[in-house]
Amino acid sequence: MSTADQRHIPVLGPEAVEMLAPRDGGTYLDATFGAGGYTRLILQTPGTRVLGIDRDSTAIAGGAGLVAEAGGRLTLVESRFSAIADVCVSQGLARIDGIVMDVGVSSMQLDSAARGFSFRFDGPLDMRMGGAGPTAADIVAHAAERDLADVIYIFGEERHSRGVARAIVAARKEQPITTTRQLADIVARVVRSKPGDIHPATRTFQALRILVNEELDELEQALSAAERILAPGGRLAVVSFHSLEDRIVKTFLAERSKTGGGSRHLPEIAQETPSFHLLNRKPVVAAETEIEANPRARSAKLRGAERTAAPAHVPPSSSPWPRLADVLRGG
Ligand SMILES: C[S@@+](CC[C@H](N)C(=O)[O-])C[C@H]1O[C@@H](n2cnc3c(N)ncnc32)[C@H](O)[C@@H]1O
Repeated sequence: MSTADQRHIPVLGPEAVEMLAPRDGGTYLDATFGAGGYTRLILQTPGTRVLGIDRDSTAIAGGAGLVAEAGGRLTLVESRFSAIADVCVSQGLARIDGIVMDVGVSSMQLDSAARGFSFRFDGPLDMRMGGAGPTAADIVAHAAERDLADVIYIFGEERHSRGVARAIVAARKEQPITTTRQLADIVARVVRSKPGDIHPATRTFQALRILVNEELDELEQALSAAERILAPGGRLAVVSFHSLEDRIVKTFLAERSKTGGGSRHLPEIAQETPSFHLLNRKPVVAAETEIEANPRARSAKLRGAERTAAPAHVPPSSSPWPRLADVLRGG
């Protein structure tokens, strides 16, 4: 077992893989390889092949041992999961029987001070899951106060977003904000917390992480790509960790599995047939025993669906979320 395996406890792994129902000879995509916990479970079914994807090069490097153990049944590719369709083409995969996604950050990422995800350690204000692109420090340095407030409100669901944004802009005039500790202290002066509450900087850190990694756009694009590449009868299982992510998964699957109810003003031909059947209406959540062993499991929700033979729907061309490039342009 590698160090990575020891540090990331997969959440809802058996439940997600059971939903995927891997079969001998099937090809599966683990879109969030991480420490390979889900991939290991899929590979337990003899004759399965797995394509593992992660945007974090350290996760891909950490999987080398598992690739060797799997004897040709596992391939790992460093990529964003929004690009799964292209990755399948480049790997020559014509048929995908199941896709599993365990979105968000891994414990290895959260627990590494140098990655800058957590206010629990002092480190550079980075937060990138992959190595490229702007960091959280870039956003905090350049975003306009109004954009910062919107991002912290929308992605962090932080009620005190305006106060936090004001405090960040005032502080950066004094000196650059480059470390997690600096930012956590600035937020803690604005967001008061009572004993037992979550850390006052939790929501602001979540918001910046989501923006830096364009997490919600990534998820929406990956779900659409999954719809395009899954074979009929193929299954999609998604584990999410906060309400914004779960809402995206729930809405996507509800829309794609809707039967009838199309607009009576549209001609019959324009009404789309369901491209998925839901496997569960209520999300699967972790058992108390799993939550006791791994508190991260508390907010996890698993939803799954099976692909029908209907054509994929046309995804909306624009995204409703604040855009990283726009926010960085500042004001
Ligand atoms: C919660 S961990 C997955 C853990 C994994 N299921 C396991 O059992 O070890 C999430 C992983 O997904 C990766 N990830 C998150 N968003 C991604 C994206 N948009 N594209 C590719 N990988 C992503 C992260 O880098 C992280 O390694």
